[in-house]
Amino acid sequence: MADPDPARAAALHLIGLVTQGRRLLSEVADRVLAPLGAADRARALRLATGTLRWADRADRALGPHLRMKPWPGVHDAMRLAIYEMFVEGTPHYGAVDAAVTLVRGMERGQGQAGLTNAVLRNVARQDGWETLPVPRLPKWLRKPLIADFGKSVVADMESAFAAGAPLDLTVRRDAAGWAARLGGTVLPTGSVRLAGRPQVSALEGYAEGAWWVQDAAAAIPARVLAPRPGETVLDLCAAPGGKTLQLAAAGAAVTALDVSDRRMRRVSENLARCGLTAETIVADALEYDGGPFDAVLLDAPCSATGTIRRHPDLPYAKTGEDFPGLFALQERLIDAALRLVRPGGRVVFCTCSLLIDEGEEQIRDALARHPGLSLALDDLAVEGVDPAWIGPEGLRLRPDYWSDAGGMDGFFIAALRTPGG
Ligand SMILES: C[S@@+](CC[C@H](N)C(=O)[O-])C[C@H]1O[C@@H](n2cnc3c(N)ncnc32)[C@H](O)[C@@H]1O
Repeated sequence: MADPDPARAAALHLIGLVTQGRRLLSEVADRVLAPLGAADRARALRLATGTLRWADRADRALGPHLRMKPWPGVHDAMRLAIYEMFVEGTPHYGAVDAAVTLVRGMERGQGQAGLTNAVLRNVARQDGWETLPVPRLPKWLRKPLIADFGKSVVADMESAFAAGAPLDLTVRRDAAGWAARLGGTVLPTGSVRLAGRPQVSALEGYAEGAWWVQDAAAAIPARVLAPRPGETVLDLCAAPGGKTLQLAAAGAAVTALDVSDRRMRRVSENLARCGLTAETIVADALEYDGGPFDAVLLDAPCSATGTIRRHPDLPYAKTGEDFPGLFALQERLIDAALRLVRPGGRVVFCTCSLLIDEGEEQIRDALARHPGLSLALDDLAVEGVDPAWIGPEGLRLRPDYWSDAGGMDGFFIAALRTPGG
C-alpha cells in the first residue's frame, strides 16, 4: 500500500477536526501541521481550507452516486478529492488514488476503499461541476441571515464566500506608492489590495512596518474613530492589534488592552515591527478601571461570521449554540466602554459579524439602557464608504459589497457619543 502524501493526510486530519470535532482551523492548524516542512504545511492548509469552502458543492456532486451517507472520514476524503479534481485541477486518477490510499489507512478503512474508488471515479466522469449551485451556508446560519437580509442578498454573500478574499494592507502613508511597488490597487477607503497570495513577510515594506495586513472592512472602525494626535484612546479588545497600529500611527496616546496574554504578545510584536508605541495591558475589560479616555474603540469578540471568505471552516465548526453567550458579553463590554470614556467622549463599537444581534440590536439596546447616549452617524461617512451602507444604528458592511473588486469582510460599526463634556 502506498504511503499517504503527508500534506493530503494532514489536510484530511484538519478537515475531520472541523467537520467532526467542531474545531476551528485556527485552533488546531499549528499543532497538526507542526511535523511538516514549510511547503507541505502551506499545501495542507490550502487543501483543507479549499475543501471546506467547496464542501457543499462536493456533496451535491456526490449525491447521485451515494445510496447512503459514507462514514464521516470517508466522506471528507471524497470531498478532498473532488476539491482537488474540480477546483485545483489535479489529474483525476491522482486525486482518486490519493483518496483511496487515505481511506485504506483509516481504522477498518479497507472495506471502504472500494466504495471510495467507485464513487470518485463516477464523480470524475460527470460533467457540470461549474453549473452546480454556489456552496450554501448550513441552515443554522442561512436561516437567520435570510430573515435579516433576504434570500437574494444571502445568495450574493455565499458567492463572496466561495470567491475567497484577496490580501489587503493598511499602509501608514503613500497608499498609491505602495500599491505601485507591490503591484496592488488602492481601494476607495484607502487600503491597498494585492492580487494573488504572496508570502507576506517576504514583501517589501513588511520588515520595517510600512504596512500591515488588515482587511479593508476591518480598517474602517479606526478611521471612524478618527483619533487626533495626543488624544487618549483605549483599544479595549486589542489583539492581535491591527486597529491598535492604526490608532498609534495616527499619533494618539493608545492604551491597548486584551484579556489574552498570548494574543497580547502579538500586539507588542506588531507595534515593535512598525516602530509604534502603545501601553499594553493584559486584563479583563469588564474589570479594568483606568481612564477616563477621550475615546474608546471596542472591537468585541463575536461570531466572526463576517470573515467566512477567509475562514470557510467556521460554518462547519460552529452551530450557533455558543453565540448567545457572546451577545451577553458584548452588552457588558459596551457598558464597560461607556464607563471608561470621558463625558462627551467617543465610543466606536464594532464586530466582524453578519448577525444583527451583534450589531444593530446591540446598539438599540445600549441606547435604551443609557439615557443621554447618542449616535454620531456623520462620523461613519469616512472616505470611500457608500452612504447607502449607513443604517439607523450604524454602518453595515457586507461581504458582497465591492464584489467586482474582491469583496470585503462583513462588519458592523457604530459611533456613539456619551452625554456631557
Ligand atoms: C475581534 S478580536 C479583536 C481584534 C483586534 N481589535 C484587531 O483589530 O486586531 C476580539 C478580542 O477580544 C478579546 N477579549 C475577549 N473577551 C475579552 C475581555 N473580557 N476583556 C478584554 N478582551 C477580551 C479576545 O482575546 C480577542 O483578542
